[in-house]
Amino acid sequence: MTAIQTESLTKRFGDVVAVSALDLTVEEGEIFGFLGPNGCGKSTTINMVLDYVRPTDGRATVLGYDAQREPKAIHERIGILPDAFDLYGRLSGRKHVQFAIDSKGTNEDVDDILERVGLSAGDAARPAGDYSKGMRQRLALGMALVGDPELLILDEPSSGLDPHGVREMRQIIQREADRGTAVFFSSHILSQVEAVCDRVAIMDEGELVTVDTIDGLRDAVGSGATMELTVSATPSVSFDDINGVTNATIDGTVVTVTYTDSRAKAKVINRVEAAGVTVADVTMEESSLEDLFEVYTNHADESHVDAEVSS
Ligand SMILES: Nc1ncnc2c1ncn2[C@@H]1O[C@H](COP(=O)(O)OP(=O)(O)OP(=O)(O)O)[C@@H](O)[C@H]1O
Repeated sequence: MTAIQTESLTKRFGDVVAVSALDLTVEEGEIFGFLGPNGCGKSTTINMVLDYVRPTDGRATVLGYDAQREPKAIHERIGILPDAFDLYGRLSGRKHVQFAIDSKGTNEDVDDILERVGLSAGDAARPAGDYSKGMRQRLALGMALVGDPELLILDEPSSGLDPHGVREMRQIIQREADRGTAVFFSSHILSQVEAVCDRVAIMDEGELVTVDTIDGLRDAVGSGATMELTVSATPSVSFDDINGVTNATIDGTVVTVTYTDSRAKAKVINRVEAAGVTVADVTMEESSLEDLFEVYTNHADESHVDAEVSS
């Protein structure tokens, strides 16, 4: 069964098309990153999937249930970390989790939930009003985990967190996914998405620009990766005919090759060595998701996109 499926899902606010004919499928058990610049329609999509906002057109199903007709069945089976959430300042973290357990009518162990989100017994005893941003996020996520949801929907789970908090949140998400929970989360923190997601969707101005694995995005964009060889002497070679090589420069004893097919690497090294030159060192750098994101969403300068794609 699919975790989330949207068909032509559309939301207009007056003249603003917040989400335009979105077709998206999130599979059971996968970690799915939902990316895009501010105002591209991420929260509106999540709000339609959760039936907080009614679509102008199209439909969404969550775990096979219709988002508009069966929201109760959906909310019983999923965990949500909303973009903005309220905690009761005077209530302890422990009481918050207990409240979530009582509301859902489950008999889970509070300590187990606290441990899963890394809140110590000492912290859990303190009033939530005293919590740091990271502790607040972890507590809210803990409450979302109550009821052993099949799907977690997290709207910007790492917003406002420092790098340490971001890493912790990533580890928690990974652990929950390892338990078989599908995770759908929106984020601006691209490195986080890159490290944890099976697939990502990139939105721009309400439209879905692409859905793929990180590797798939790299291949599609063609920005690929760069390999730098330090060699014993300037080789007299050309790499033009090697499949997957998109650019190559030879500057004295440094050979720099950009490629989109990883099988090109060995062929390049073999060619240099066949020219009687020893390869002393090899370094490789993959294009980051940050670069890919730029390629997909930087429409301020369309020539930039073309240049990246064809480079
Ligand atoms: N209630 C609303 N009334 C009018 N316009 C809205 C409303 N909610 C969202 N919009 C508009 O819809 C578009 C998409 O907004 P949305 O909040 O979904 O983007 P987002 O990708 O979640 O942005 P961010 O990353 O900044 O949270 C924006 O142009 C926004 O101004």
